[in-house]
Amino acid sequence: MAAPSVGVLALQGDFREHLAVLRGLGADARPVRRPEELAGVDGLVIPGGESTVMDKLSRAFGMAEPIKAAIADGMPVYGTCAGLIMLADTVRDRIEGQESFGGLDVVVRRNAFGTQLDSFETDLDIPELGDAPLHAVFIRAPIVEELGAKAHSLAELEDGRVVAVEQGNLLGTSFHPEVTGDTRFHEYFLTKLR
Ligand SMILES: NC(=O)CC[C@H](N)C(=O)O
Repeated sequence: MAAPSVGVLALQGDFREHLAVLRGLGADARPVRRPEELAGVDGLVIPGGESTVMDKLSRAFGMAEPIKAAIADGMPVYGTCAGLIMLADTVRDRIEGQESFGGLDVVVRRNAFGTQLDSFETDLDIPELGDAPLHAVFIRAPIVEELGAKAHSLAELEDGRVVAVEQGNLLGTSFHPEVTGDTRFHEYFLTKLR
């Protein structure tokens, strides 16, 4: 069977790291910048970066509507950090006019850890990924403040705040599995493509 083709939205952010992880797992991973490229992939990763910029560029490049349509059509999509913000139905602490693609029935807050604690690392228990804890890197990260009925939590911090969610074919993490060398989240996402 041919390897599944996975697009990584490559308008802005750390898309190269995602492409490298996915290729390391044997996936046919391709940067996606244009609607024709989106049409040729079986799933999409939305990287970390800056959601305000990703929003503006995706609208300017005519990608916002095709991505919304792909999500509505059931395409597997995984968003990390800014990518999670782009997938959220509701975004708090947006800048004026900022839009998301939506699809994930959650409310997220941008930059939820404030300026005092911009970045941190911690280990998370994620039963879906096995017994070993997952080392998670948070960089100016959002938090999932509310989970709608359609979405469920995959991981929480010790204080109970939700940092990973799943809803059918959609996955979102506040943190950046593409920078740690632990590929289990990407493997988990790829199982949705077969
Ligand atoms: N590491 C990240 O992706 C940061 C997200 C960024 N703070 C935003 O609002 O988009």
